Amino acid sequence: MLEALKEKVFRANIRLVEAGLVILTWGNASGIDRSKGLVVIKPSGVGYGELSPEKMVVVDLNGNVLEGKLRPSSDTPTHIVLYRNFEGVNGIVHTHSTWATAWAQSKLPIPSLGTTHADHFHNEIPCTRFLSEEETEENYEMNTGRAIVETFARRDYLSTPGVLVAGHAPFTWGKSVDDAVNNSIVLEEVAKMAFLTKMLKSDVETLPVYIIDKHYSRKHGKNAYYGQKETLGND
Ligand SMILES: O=C(CO)[C@@H](O)[C@@H](O)COP(=O)(O)O
Repeated sequence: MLEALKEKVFRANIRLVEAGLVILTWGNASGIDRSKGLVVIKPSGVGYGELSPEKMVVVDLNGNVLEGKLRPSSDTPTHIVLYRNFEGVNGIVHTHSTWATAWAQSKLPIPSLGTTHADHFHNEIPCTRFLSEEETEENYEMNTGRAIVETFARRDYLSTPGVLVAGHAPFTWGKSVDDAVNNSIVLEEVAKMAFLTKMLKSDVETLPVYIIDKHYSRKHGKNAYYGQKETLGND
């Protein structure tokens, strides 16, 4: 079942290695078929070199394995919480990419210091709170998802498609699993840029809101004019 999605999710996981965002068995990517309410995700603890579309695991939104000989990613409950709460999100990626993970370990949000960040993530990329001892003991991965959703209670998860899990590492999402991978690539880049900028000037100011909004809106939304939109051909 879901052979085409398995292929897409497999390729997305391989892109994480090609982009230098994961090593060993760290990280995972998943995609959802919302018409069926089924998620395809990487198997747990399997090296990327051993992956294949056939090894992807199909789970429902209660975490039941519907197809696959291997156990799904240990982070599957986190992905499921995000799919359940973030409408319009069809792909999710988790990595331990170095620069973004350093920010997650600092518990600091990544500020919107430049147009590169604003283009892609609009405002700051937030960091969750630490989970409590109880939340860690019981249903850790589900509670990780809940802490992410809580962090976006007053934020737009579509215009800021990523988060730092405190003391852990980043998660990103998108309208497809490929889009989520792109967001992980950019997240790592802006994490590095922000770190280096603050090394140059520790009290650097955030970009003015009007520049942040300009850069984000010219790439996203109904008035976007960046790139080759189909409307350009409609004289
Ligand atoms: O987040 C961590 C390690 O802290 C791992 O769960 C994750 O990177 C990979 O786990 P899986 O192999 O997907 O179960």
